This record gives sequence, structure tokens and C-alpha cells, in this order.
Amino acid sequence: QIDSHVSRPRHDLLDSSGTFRVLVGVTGSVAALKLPLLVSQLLELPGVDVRVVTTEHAKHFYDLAEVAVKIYSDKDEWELWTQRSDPVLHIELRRWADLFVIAPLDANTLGKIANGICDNLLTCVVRAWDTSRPLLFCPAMNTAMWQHPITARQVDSLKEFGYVEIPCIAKKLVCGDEGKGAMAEVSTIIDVVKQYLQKPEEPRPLTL
Ligand SMILES: CC(C)(CO)[C@@H](O)C(=O)NCCC(=O)N/C=C\S
Repeated sequence: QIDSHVSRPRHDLLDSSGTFRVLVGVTGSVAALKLPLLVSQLLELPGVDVRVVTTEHAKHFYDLAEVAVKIYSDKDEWELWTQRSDPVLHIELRRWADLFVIAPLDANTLGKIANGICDNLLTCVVRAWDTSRPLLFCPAMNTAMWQHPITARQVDSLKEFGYVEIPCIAKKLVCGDEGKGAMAEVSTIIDVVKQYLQKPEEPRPLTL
């Protein structure tokens, strides 16, 4: 249980009524090291509640203890659902969230989403996402990966689905390459999220 060894507020999906609910998706780019910063900046926005959904590869890049909100990963899906009457976590998460921001979106998960592959908790939330709600994505990958012709095709696919790109930027990357591929600055991501901060009108049933 990922909560066992860190003392942080035990948030679950029940305690965030009346707020603007932001789900952060994090995938296996080294830019995932920015997750604690992104979460802490989001928590400073008025009335915002945050949950995280992580892929397994992303876990290599951030320190769990530095993230003060609940982080859902693949095993949580299977711990929650053991029999027919149990809730389905990726469906609970798509119902809960008013906005989904995937930061960083690595090359692998970009490819999965562009093709409807849903082989983990994060991609299942995307696959079930209600496109009337904003889904923002922040690509981050090595410059050579960014320049591969398939990248532009897949980014265009996500835009056709109605998802909003927060473009990557040029930087000297951690692997020493210089060029595009770095995740947008956290301050940029926060500025974009702020543009969506009003509650949808219709009341929504709180589940779980
Ligand atoms: C990590 C950070 C944020 C430091 O400024 C920046 O380099 C970045 O966004 N990199 C993401 C690109 C990437 O995944 N490179 C992988 C191999 S070069």
C-alpha cells in the first residue's frame, strides 16, 4: 500500500465535493521529476483538489514522499476491484475529475493514446475520458524522439480527439542533447490550467 510508509494526508475520492478536481497523469519521461512541484503549485490554486495517476515507469523519476496527495497506480485498480459489485477505479477517476492534465506525456504513452491502447490505469482513464471536460497533455521526450515523423502524427491525433497540447520547449536535455523535447515549464502548465478553473454547472453524483 503506497500510503503505508509516508505520513501524508490520506485523501481519497470522497473528500473533494464542491471543489475543482484536477487529475494529474504522470508517465515515464525524466520530466516526471517535476511532479512534486506541479502538484504543490496546483494545490495553491483556489478551490483546487488534486489526485495523481501514475504509470509504473514514471515511478522511477519522482519521490513519492514529496507528493502530498493520493497517487493511484495500476495495483490500486486491482485492489479495488475483486468482484462484480466493486467499483472500477478508472471509471471512478473519469467521473471524479473536472480536468485531466498529463505532465509529462512520454513518447510511449503518446503512442498508446493516439491508437486507443489502454493497458494500464492511466491509459484506461484517457480511453474512458469525457471529452466535454478538458484534457491537457505536456509532451516530453528526447529531441530525436520528438523529431521522429510519427510524433507529429500522434500529437495531431490527440488534438483531433479534442485534447489540448501544452507544447514542449527547447532546452539542453538531461541526456546532453540540445533541442525541443523538454516539458513545458510548470509555470506555463499552471497558467493553462487556470484558464479552466470554473466549476461545471450540473451537479454530478459523488461516487465510491
Ligand atoms: C528533465 C527536465 C525537465 C530538466 O529541465 C528537461 O530536461 C525535460 O523536460 N526533459 C524531458 C525530455 C526527456 O524526457 N528526455 C529524455 C532523454 S534526453
